[in-house]
Amino acid sequence: MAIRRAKITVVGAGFTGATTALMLAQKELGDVVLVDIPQLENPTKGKALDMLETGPVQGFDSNIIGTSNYEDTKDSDVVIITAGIARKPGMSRDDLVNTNAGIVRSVCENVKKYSPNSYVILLSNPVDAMTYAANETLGFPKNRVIGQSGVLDTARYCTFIAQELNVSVEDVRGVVLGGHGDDMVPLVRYTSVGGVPIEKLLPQERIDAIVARTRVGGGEIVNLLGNGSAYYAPAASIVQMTEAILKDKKRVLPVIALLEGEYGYENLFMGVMAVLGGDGIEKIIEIELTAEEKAALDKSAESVRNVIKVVNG
Ligand SMILES: NC(=O)c1ccc[n+]([C@@H]2O[C@H](COP(=O)([O-])OP(=O)(O)OC[C@H]3O[C@@H](n4cnc5c(N)ncnc54)[C@H](O)[C@@H]3O)[C@@H](O)[C@H]2O)c1
Ligand SMILES: O=C(O)C[C@H](O)C(=O)O
Repeated sequence: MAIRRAKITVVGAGFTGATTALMLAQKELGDVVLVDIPQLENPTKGKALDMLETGPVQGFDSNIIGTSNYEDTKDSDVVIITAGIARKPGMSRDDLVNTNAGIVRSVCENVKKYSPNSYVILLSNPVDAMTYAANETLGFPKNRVIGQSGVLDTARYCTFIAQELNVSVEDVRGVVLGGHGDDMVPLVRYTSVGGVPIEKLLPQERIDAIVARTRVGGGEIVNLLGNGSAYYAPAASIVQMTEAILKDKKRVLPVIALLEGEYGYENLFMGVMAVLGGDGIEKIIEIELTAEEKAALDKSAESVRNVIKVVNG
Protein backbone atom coordinates (compact mmCIF):
# COMPACT_ATOMS: atom_id res chain seq x y z
CA MET A 1 0.00 0.00 0.00
CA ALA A 2 1.27 3.47 -0.84
CA ILE A 3 2.50 5.51 2.07
CA ARG A 4 0.30 8.54 2.60
CA ARG A 5 0.90 11.80 4.36
CA ALA A 6 -0.64 12.29 7.77
CA LYS A 7 -3.93 14.20 7.79
CA ILE A 8 -4.30 16.86 10.46
CA THR A 9 -7.54 18.72 11.10
CA VAL A 10 -7.47 22.05 12.92
CA VAL A 11 -10.91 23.13 14.12
CA GLY A 12 -11.22 26.89 14.62
CA ALA A 13 -9.51 29.10 12.04
CA GLY A 14 -8.95 32.06 14.34
CA PHE A 15 -5.66 33.28 15.73
CA THR A 16 -4.46 30.02 17.28
CA GLY A 17 -5.99 27.70 14.65
CA ALA A 18 -4.61 29.58 11.65
CA THR A 19 -1.17 29.99 13.21
CA THR A 20 -1.11 26.28 14.09
CA ALA A 21 -2.11 25.29 10.55
CA LEU A 22 0.71 27.34 9.03
CA MET A 23 3.32 26.01 11.47
CA LEU A 24 2.19 22.40 10.82
CA ALA A 25 2.59 22.91 7.09
CA GLN A 26 5.95 24.66 7.47
CA LYS A 27 7.21 21.58 9.31
CA GLU A 28 5.56 19.29 6.72
CA LEU A 29 3.90 17.24 9.45
CA GLY A 30 1.02 16.38 7.12
CA ASP A 31 -1.81 17.78 5.02
CA VAL A 32 -3.93 20.25 6.94
CA VAL A 33 -7.71 20.72 6.95
CA LEU A 34 -8.73 24.00 8.57
CA VAL A 35 -12.36 24.06 9.74
CA ASP A 36 -14.57 26.90 10.95
CA ILE A 37 -18.30 27.63 11.06
CA PRO A 38 -20.34 27.85 7.79
CA GLN A 39 -20.73 31.65 8.19
CA LEU A 40 -16.91 31.91 7.94
CA GLU A 41 -16.43 29.39 5.14
CA ASN A 42 -14.98 31.86 2.61
CA PRO A 43 -12.54 33.54 5.00
CA THR A 44 -11.44 30.06 6.12
CA LYS A 45 -10.87 29.00 2.50
CA GLY A 46 -9.06 32.29 1.92
CA LYS A 47 -6.71 31.80 4.89
CA ALA A 48 -5.95 28.23 3.78
CA LEU A 49 -5.21 29.30 0.19
CA ASP A 50 -2.99 32.15 1.38
CA MET A 51 -1.03 29.66 3.54
CA LEU A 52 -0.79 27.18 0.66
CA GLU A 53 0.73 29.88 -1.51
CA THR A 54 3.49 30.23 1.11
CA GLY A 55 4.66 26.74 0.10
CA PRO A 56 6.63 27.67 -3.05
CA VAL A 57 8.45 30.42 -1.13
CA GLN A 58 9.23 28.42 1.98
CA GLY A 59 9.59 25.07 0.24
CA PHE A 60 6.87 22.90 1.77
CA ASP A 61 4.51 20.51 0.01
CA SER A 62 1.83 20.09 2.66
CA ASN A 63 -1.64 20.67 1.29
CA ILE A 64 -3.90 23.05 3.23
CA ILE A 65 -7.64 23.43 2.65
CA GLY A 66 -10.28 25.53 4.39
CA THR A 67 -13.80 24.23 4.92
CA SER A 68 -16.87 24.13 7.12
CA ASN A 69 -17.77 20.62 5.97
CA TYR A 70 -16.63 17.80 8.26
CA GLU A 71 -16.69 15.36 5.31
CA ASP A 72 -13.38 17.00 4.37
CA THR A 73 -11.89 16.01 7.74
CA LYS A 74 -12.71 12.31 7.29
CA ASP A 75 -10.07 9.91 8.65
CA SER A 76 -7.82 12.54 10.16
CA ASP A 77 -4.89 11.16 12.16
CA VAL A 78 -4.77 14.12 14.53
CA VAL A 79 -7.56 16.60 15.28
CA ILE A 80 -6.68 19.86 17.03
CA ILE A 81 -9.57 21.78 18.60
CA THR A 82 -9.12 25.54 18.99
CA ALA A 83 -12.79 26.43 18.40
CA GLY A 84 -14.40 28.80 20.85
CA ILE A 85 -14.16 32.25 22.30
CA ALA A 86 -11.03 33.75 23.84
CA ARG A 87 -10.91 35.93 26.95
CA LYS A 88 -10.48 39.68 27.04
CA PRO A 89 -8.80 41.83 29.72
CA GLY A 90 -10.58 41.47 33.06
CA MET A 91 -11.82 37.94 32.33
CA SER A 92 -10.55 34.60 33.61
CA ARG A 93 -10.33 31.54 31.39
CA ASP A 94 -13.08 29.98 33.50
CA ASP A 95 -15.52 32.71 32.35
CA LEU A 96 -15.50 30.98 28.93
CA VAL A 97 -16.69 27.62 30.25
CA ASN A 98 -20.36 27.63 29.28
CA THR A 99 -19.93 28.96 25.74
CA ASN A 100 -16.91 26.84 24.94
CA ALA A 101 -18.28 23.60 26.45
CA GLY A 102 -21.19 23.77 24.00
CA ILE A 103 -18.84 24.46 21.07
CA VAL A 104 -16.36 21.73 22.05
CA ARG A 105 -19.12 19.16 22.47
CA SER A 106 -20.64 19.92 19.05
CA VAL A 107 -17.19 19.78 17.40
CA CYS A 108 -16.46 16.45 19.12
CA GLU A 109 -19.69 14.91 17.77
CA ASN A 110 -18.23 15.47 14.31
CA VAL A 111 -14.77 14.26 15.28
CA LYS A 112 -16.28 11.05 16.63
CA LYS A 113 -18.31 10.55 13.47
CA TYR A 114 -15.65 11.36 10.87
CA SER A 115 -12.32 10.53 12.56
CA PRO A 116 -13.03 7.82 15.12
CA ASN A 117 -9.40 6.69 15.22
CA SER A 118 -7.85 10.13 15.64
CA TYR A 119 -5.68 11.57 18.39
CA VAL A 120 -7.44 14.68 19.65
CA ILE A 121 -5.62 17.67 21.13
CA LEU A 122 -7.65 20.34 22.93
CA LEU A 123 -6.66 24.01 23.15
CA SER A 124 -10.02 25.75 23.78
CA ASN A 125 -10.26 27.23 27.28
CA PRO A 126 -10.71 26.55 30.11
CA VAL A 127 -8.67 23.74 28.65
CA ASP A 128 -8.60 21.20 31.51
CA ALA A 129 -12.40 21.23 31.68
CA MET A 130 -12.72 21.33 27.89
CA THR A 131 -10.56 18.20 27.65
CA TYR A 132 -12.90 16.58 30.17
CA ALA A 133 -15.96 17.64 28.11
CA ALA A 134 -14.35 16.40 24.89
CA ASN A 135 -13.56 13.06 26.47
CA GLU A 136 -17.19 12.63 27.53
CA THR A 137 -18.48 13.25 24.02
CA LEU A 138 -15.75 11.34 22.18
CA GLY A 139 -15.65 8.24 24.35
CA PHE A 140 -12.17 7.52 22.94
CA PRO A 141 -9.49 5.62 24.88
CA LYS A 142 -7.81 7.99 27.33
CA ASN A 143 -4.46 7.94 25.51
CA ARG A 144 -6.13 9.66 22.53
CA VAL A 145 -7.67 12.66 24.35
CA ILE A 146 -5.01 15.20 25.25
CA GLY A 147 -5.05 18.82 26.36
CA GLN A 148 -2.41 21.49 25.81
CA SER A 149 -1.34 23.71 28.67
CA GLY A 150 1.96 22.58 30.18
CA VAL A 151 4.12 22.94 27.08
CA LEU A 152 3.06 26.59 26.86
CA ASP A 153 3.28 27.31 30.59
CA THR A 154 6.73 25.68 30.72
CA ALA A 155 7.84 27.67 27.66
CA ARG A 156 6.89 30.89 29.45
CA TYR A 157 8.68 29.78 32.63
CA CYS A 158 11.84 28.89 30.68
CA THR A 159 11.69 32.16 28.71
CA PHE A 160 11.67 34.21 31.92
CA ILE A 161 14.54 32.18 33.43
CA ALA A 162 16.67 32.53 30.29
CA GLN A 163 15.99 36.29 30.22
CA GLU A 164 16.91 36.65 33.91
CA LEU A 165 20.19 34.75 33.54
CA ASN A 166 20.98 35.96 30.01
CA VAL A 167 21.47 32.38 28.79
CA SER A 168 20.11 30.34 25.89
CA VAL A 169 16.53 29.09 26.27
CA GLU A 170 17.85 25.79 24.93
CA ASP A 171 19.73 25.16 28.16
CA VAL A 172 16.79 25.80 30.50
CA ARG A 173 14.71 22.84 31.68
CA GLY A 174 11.57 23.29 33.75
CA VAL A 175 8.37 21.53 34.71
CA VAL A 176 4.94 23.08 35.24
CA LEU A 177 2.18 20.79 36.53
CA GLY A 178 -1.47 21.32 37.39
CA GLY A 179 -4.39 23.14 35.83
CA HIS A 180 -4.00 25.89 33.24
CA GLY A 181 -4.96 28.61 35.70
CA ASP A 182 -3.31 31.11 37.99
CA ASP A 183 -2.57 28.40 40.56
CA MET A 184 -0.60 26.18 38.16
CA VAL A 185 2.49 24.65 39.78
CA PRO A 186 5.95 25.48 38.38
CA LEU A 187 8.28 23.00 40.11
CA VAL A 188 11.37 24.94 41.12
CA ARG A 189 13.12 21.85 42.51
CA TYR A 190 12.96 20.25 39.06
CA THR A 191 14.23 23.32 37.19
CA SER A 192 17.79 23.53 35.94
CA VAL A 193 20.04 25.47 33.59
CA GLY A 194 22.71 23.44 31.83
CA GLY A 195 22.08 20.74 34.44
CA VAL A 196 22.63 23.13 37.39
CA PRO A 197 19.64 23.46 39.78
CA ILE A 198 18.04 26.91 39.44
CA GLU A 199 18.25 27.43 43.20
CA LYS A 200 22.06 27.52 42.87
CA LEU A 201 21.87 30.23 40.20
CA LEU A 202 19.21 32.69 41.35
CA PRO A 203 18.19 34.14 44.73
CA GLN A 204 14.86 32.93 46.11
CA GLU A 205 13.09 36.26 45.57
CA ARG A 206 13.93 36.25 41.83
CA ILE A 207 12.73 32.66 41.52
CA ASP A 208 9.51 33.59 43.33
CA ALA A 209 8.97 36.51 40.95
CA ILE A 210 9.46 34.26 37.90
CA VAL A 211 7.04 31.67 39.29
CA ALA A 212 4.45 34.40 39.94
CA ARG A 213 4.87 35.85 36.42
CA THR A 214 4.57 32.39 34.85
CA ARG A 215 1.27 31.75 36.64
CA VAL A 216 -0.29 34.83 35.08
CA GLY A 217 1.64 34.55 31.80
CA GLY A 218 -1.53 34.19 29.71
CA GLY A 219 -3.12 37.21 31.39
CA GLU A 220 -0.01 39.31 30.72
CA ILE A 221 -0.46 38.74 26.98
CA VAL A 222 -4.25 39.25 27.16
CA ASN A 223 -3.70 42.65 28.78
CA LEU A 224 -1.11 43.66 26.18
CA LEU A 225 -3.18 42.51 23.18
CA GLY A 226 -6.36 44.12 24.47
CA ASN A 227 -8.77 42.04 22.40
CA GLY A 228 -7.84 38.38 22.48
CA SER A 229 -5.20 36.05 23.83
CA ALA A 230 -1.82 34.60 22.92
CA TYR A 231 -1.45 32.56 19.76
CA TYR A 232 2.15 32.21 18.57
CA ALA A 233 3.50 30.28 21.57
CA PRO A 234 0.22 28.31 21.97
CA ALA A 235 0.40 27.25 18.31
CA ALA A 236 4.07 26.27 18.66
CA SER A 237 3.13 24.17 21.70
CA ILE A 238 0.37 22.33 19.85
CA VAL A 239 2.71 21.70 16.94
CA GLN A 240 5.35 20.20 19.25
CA MET A 241 2.72 17.82 20.66
CA THR A 242 1.46 16.89 17.18
CA GLU A 243 5.01 16.22 16.03
CA ALA A 244 5.64 14.00 19.06
CA ILE A 245 2.64 11.86 18.07
CA LEU A 246 3.13 11.76 14.30
CA LYS A 247 6.85 11.03 14.52
CA ASP A 248 6.46 8.70 17.53
CA LYS A 249 9.12 10.75 19.29
CA LYS A 250 8.19 9.65 22.82
CA ARG A 251 8.78 13.18 24.09
CA VAL A 252 8.52 13.73 27.82
CA LEU A 253 6.15 16.68 27.99
CA PRO A 254 3.58 18.13 30.37
CA VAL A 255 0.12 17.40 28.93
CA ILE A 256 -3.45 17.37 30.19
CA ALA A 257 -4.33 13.74 30.74
CA LEU A 258 -7.09 11.74 32.41
CA LEU A 259 -5.90 10.92 35.91
CA GLU A 260 -7.14 7.68 37.38
CA GLY A 261 -5.33 7.45 40.68
CA GLU A 262 -2.12 9.31 39.74
CA TYR A 263 -1.21 11.72 42.56
CA GLY A 264 -4.33 10.42 44.32
CA TYR A 265 -6.75 12.08 41.84
CA GLU A 266 -9.65 10.23 40.20
CA ASN A 267 -11.57 11.14 37.04
CA LEU A 268 -9.74 14.44 36.69
CA PHE A 269 -8.13 15.98 33.59
CA MET A 270 -5.09 18.05 34.54
CA GLY A 271 -1.51 18.76 33.49
CA VAL A 272 1.07 16.07 34.33
CA MET A 273 4.33 14.88 32.81
CA ALA A 274 3.80 12.16 30.23
CA VAL A 275 5.46 10.30 27.40
CA LEU A 276 3.85 11.49 24.17
CA GLY A 277 4.43 9.28 21.15
CA GLY A 278 2.80 7.35 18.34
CA ASP A 279 0.09 6.07 20.65
CA GLY A 280 -0.69 9.45 22.17
CA ILE A 281 -0.22 9.55 25.94
CA GLU A 282 1.82 6.38 26.30
CA LYS A 283 2.65 6.80 29.97
CA ILE A 284 2.06 9.27 32.79
CA ILE A 285 5.19 10.00 34.78
CA GLU A 286 4.36 10.60 38.42
CA ILE A 287 6.97 12.88 39.99
CA GLU A 288 7.86 12.68 43.66
CA LEU A 289 6.60 15.86 45.38
CA THR A 290 7.27 17.48 48.75
CA ALA A 291 4.28 18.13 51.03
CA GLU A 292 4.32 21.78 49.98
CA GLU A 293 4.38 20.97 46.25
CA LYS A 294 1.58 18.42 46.71
CA ALA A 295 -0.51 21.00 48.58
CA ALA A 296 -0.05 23.43 45.67
CA LEU A 297 -1.07 20.70 43.20
CA ASP A 298 -4.12 19.86 45.34
CA LYS A 299 -5.17 23.52 45.24
CA SER A 300 -4.83 23.60 41.46
CA ALA A 301 -6.76 20.31 41.16
CA GLU A 302 -9.55 21.76 43.28
CA SER A 303 -9.84 24.76 40.92
CA VAL A 304 -10.07 22.41 37.92
CA ARG A 305 -12.72 20.29 39.69
CA ASN A 306 -14.82 23.40 40.31
CA VAL A 307 -14.86 24.21 36.59
CA ILE A 308 -15.59 20.60 35.66
CA LYS A 309 -18.63 20.83 37.99
CA VAL A 310 -19.94 23.65 35.77
CA VAL A 311 -19.38 21.48 32.67
CA ASN A 312 -21.34 18.69 34.33
CA GLY A 313 -24.19 21.15 34.98
N1 LIG B 1 -4.84 25.98 26.15
C1 LIG B 1 -4.07 27.01 25.86
O1 LIG B 1 -2.90 27.07 26.24
C2 LIG B 1 -4.63 28.10 25.00
C3 LIG B 1 -3.77 29.05 24.40
C4 LIG B 1 -4.31 30.02 23.58
C5 LIG B 1 -5.69 30.06 23.35
N2 LIG B 1 -6.48 29.15 23.96
C6 LIG B 1 -7.92 29.14 23.73
O2 LIG B 1 -8.15 28.72 22.39
C7 LIG B 1 -9.41 29.24 21.96
C8 LIG B 1 -9.22 29.92 20.60
O3 LIG B 1 -8.40 31.07 20.74
P1 LIG B 1 -8.15 32.01 19.47
O4 LIG B 1 -7.23 33.07 19.90
O5 LIG B 1 -7.83 31.17 18.28
O6 LIG B 1 -9.62 32.60 19.27
P2 LIG B 1 -10.25 33.19 17.92
O7 LIG B 1 -11.49 33.92 18.32
O8 LIG B 1 -9.22 33.92 17.14
O9 LIG B 1 -10.65 31.88 17.07
C9 LIG B 1 -11.62 30.99 17.48
C10 LIG B 1 -12.28 30.46 16.23
O10 LIG B 1 -13.17 29.40 16.60
C11 LIG B 1 -14.23 29.47 15.66
N3 LIG B 1 -15.39 28.69 16.11
C12 LIG B 1 -16.33 29.02 17.01
N4 LIG B 1 -17.24 28.04 17.11
C13 LIG B 1 -16.87 27.07 16.24
C14 LIG B 1 -17.41 25.82 15.86
N5 LIG B 1 -18.53 25.35 16.43
N6 LIG B 1 -16.77 25.10 14.92
C15 LIG B 1 -15.63 25.55 14.35
N7 LIG B 1 -15.08 26.74 14.67
C16 LIG B 1 -15.68 27.49 15.60
C17 LIG B 1 -14.51 30.96 15.55
O11 LIG B 1 -15.33 31.26 14.41
C18 LIG B 1 -13.10 31.51 15.47
O12 LIG B 1 -12.65 31.60 14.14
C19 LIG B 1 -9.87 30.15 23.09
O13 LIG B 1 -10.80 29.47 23.90
C20 LIG B 1 -8.62 30.46 23.85
O14 LIG B 1 -8.88 30.80 25.20
C21 LIG B 1 -5.98 28.19 24.77
O1 LIG C 1 -4.60 33.26 28.66
C1 LIG C 1 -5.45 32.89 27.86
O2 LIG C 1 -6.66 33.17 27.99
C2 LIG C 1 -5.05 32.10 26.65
C3 LIG C 1 -4.13 30.97 26.95
O3 LIG C 1 -4.68 30.09 27.89
C4 LIG C 1 -2.77 31.41 27.38
O4 LIG C 1 -2.28 30.96 28.42
O5 LIG C 1 -2.16 32.21 26.64
